[in-house]
Amino acid sequence: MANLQDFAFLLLIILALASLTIFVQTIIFFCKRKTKSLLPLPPSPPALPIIGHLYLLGKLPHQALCKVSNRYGSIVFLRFGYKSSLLVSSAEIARECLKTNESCFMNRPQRANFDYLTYGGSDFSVAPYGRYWKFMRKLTVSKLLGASIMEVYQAIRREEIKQLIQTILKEADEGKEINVGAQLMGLTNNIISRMALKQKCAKNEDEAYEMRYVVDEMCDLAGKLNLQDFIWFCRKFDLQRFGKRLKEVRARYDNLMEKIIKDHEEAKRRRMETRGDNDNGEVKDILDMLLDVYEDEDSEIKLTKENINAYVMNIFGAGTETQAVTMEWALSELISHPNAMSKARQEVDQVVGNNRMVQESDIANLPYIKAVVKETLRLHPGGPFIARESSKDCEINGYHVPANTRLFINTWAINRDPNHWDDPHEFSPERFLDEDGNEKRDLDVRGHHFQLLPFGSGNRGCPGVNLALLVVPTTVAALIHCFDWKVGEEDNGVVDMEERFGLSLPKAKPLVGEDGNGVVNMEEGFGLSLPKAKPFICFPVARLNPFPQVF
Ligand code: HEM
Repeated sequence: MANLQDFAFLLLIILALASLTIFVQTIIFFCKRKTKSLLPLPPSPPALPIIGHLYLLGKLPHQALCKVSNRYGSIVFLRFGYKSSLLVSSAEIARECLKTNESCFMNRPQRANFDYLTYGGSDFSVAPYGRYWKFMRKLTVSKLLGASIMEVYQAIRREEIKQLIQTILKEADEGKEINVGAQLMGLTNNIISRMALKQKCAKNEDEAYEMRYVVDEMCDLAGKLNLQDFIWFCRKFDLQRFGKRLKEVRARYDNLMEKIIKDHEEAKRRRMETRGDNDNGEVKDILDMLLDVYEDEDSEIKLTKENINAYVMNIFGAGTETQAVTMEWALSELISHPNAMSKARQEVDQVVGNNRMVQESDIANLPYIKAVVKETLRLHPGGPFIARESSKDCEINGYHVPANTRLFINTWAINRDPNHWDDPHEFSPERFLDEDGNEKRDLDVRGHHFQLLPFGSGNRGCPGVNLALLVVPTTVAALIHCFDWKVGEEDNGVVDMEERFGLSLPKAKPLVGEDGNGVVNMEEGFGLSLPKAKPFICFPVARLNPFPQVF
C-alpha cells in the first residue's frame, strides 16, 4: 500500500515537472527565436513538447537525419530535449562551420555517459578548447600520432599484422570460421597498447580479453543516447539503466589502469636505480611522459591521475574500434564486389609478389588499395557525425547560430551527397583514380575537401589519421593477399553476443546467396563508429603463406 502511495506521489511529481518543463522550454524556445540578431534561425521541423525533435532520430540517426535534411535543407535548427542543435549536411556549410568559423566551433558537446567514463570530463577529446586541450593535443601529435613519429613504431605494427595473419592462417588450416571484427579489434588494440604503453595491455589471454571487453563496452556506452542529456528532469533518474553498466565497466578499467601505471612506475624506479638519479635517454612511451608531467610540480599544466586514465581511454576508445570497423567494412565491400576484389588483389600480387607479406612501404605503390580505403571511408565513415558546440554567437549561411548550440555535421550524408558524387551509394574505388589508374591528388580524406570528411577537419580534426592511413590499407592488403574469404553459409549474420558481450541471445537466420554461398550482410548498426549490424563471420581459405617455416 505504502509502495502504491509512493508510486502515485512519484507520478504526480513527474507530471508536475513535465508540465513545468513544457512551460519553461516553450518560453526559452520562443525567447531564443527572438534573438538580438537580425538574422533568422535556420529552418526547423515541428517540435514536440519536452522531447523537441528527439522523435526524429530513429534507429539509425545518421540516416534518419539525412532524410530530415532532404526535406528541410542542408542547415536545420533542431531541439533535442532542451538542447539547441544545428544539423549540417552539405560540404559548403560544413566548410563554413569548420573552416571559416572554426574559432566558434572548437568545443565538443558534453554527454552524460561519456562524462562518467572520463571521470567527469577529465579527458582530452571533449576538453574545452583552452590550455589543457592545447597541451594534450601537442603532446599527442608530437609524441604518439604525428606523421614524423610513425616511423618509430613501424616495427610494432609490422609484428602485429604478421601475428594476425599467422593466427588466421592457423584457423584456415583447421577449416575454422572467424569473427573478422573481433580479430581486427584484437589487432588495433595490440597496436595502440604497444604504441601508447610500450606493452600489450595483457600479460595473458584473460587480461587481453578483459581489455578488449572494456574497450568494446565503453565504446558501446559512449555511443548510446542518454535521455539525461536532453530532458532535465531525467537527470535524476536512470531510466535507461546505464548506471550499473557504467559503474561496472569503469571499475574494471580502473583496475587495469592501476596495474599498468604500477608497472610503469616500477620500471621507472628500476631504470633510475641502474642509471643513477635520472632516466634520461630512455625511450619513453606516452604514459611515461604523462606520469612525468604528473610528478613535475613545475609543469605548466597540472595533470591528475584521472586526466591520465581518461587520456589513455580516449586513445583506446577513438583508435581501436574506428580502425577495426573500417577494415571490416573494406573487406565486406571487396567480398561483395568481386571485380574490385580482383583488381585489388592483382595489384598486390604484382607489387608484393608471392613470397612476403605486404608492408607499409608498399602502400605508396598500391593506388587501388588506397582508393578502396578512401571509398570505404566515404560510404562508412568511422564517425558518422562530427560533433562540436558553438562557444559564441555566429552567422552560418545567412542564419543566426546562438552560443552553446550543438553542431552535428552529418558526414555520412555529405559523403553520399549526389551534388558531389556520381552514383553516391555505389562502391566504386575508381572514383579516386585518374584514367591511368593513378591516385587523384585533388581528393583526399584529411579534411581539406569538405565533401569527404571521415576524419573531420581543422585543429580539432582526428589526430589519428596518419596511423589509420597506414594500418588500414596495409592490413586490408595483407588480408586479401593471403586469403580467399568465404562467407559462412551457416553462421553469416549470426549475432554472437556471447563472444562479444558475454550474453546469450537467439541466433538470427543465415543469409544465403543464389549460389548457395553466404552473402555479406551490409546492414549498418548504431554506434559511435558506425559498426556493422551483425558480426562478420567468414571462413578464411589460405591463398598464400608468406611464412611457410611457421606451418
Ligand atoms: C579509421 C579510423 C578513424 C576515424 C574514421 C576517425 C574519425 C575521427 C573523427 C571524425 C573525429 C572528430 C574530428 C572533428 O571533430 O573534426 C576524430 C577525433 C579524434 N580521433 Fe579519430 N578516427 C580514426 C582513428 C583514430 C586513431 C587511430 C586515433 C588514436 C590512436 C584517434 C584519435 C582521435 C582523437 C583523440 C580525437 C579527438 C581529437 C580532439 O578533440 O582534439 N582516431 N576521429
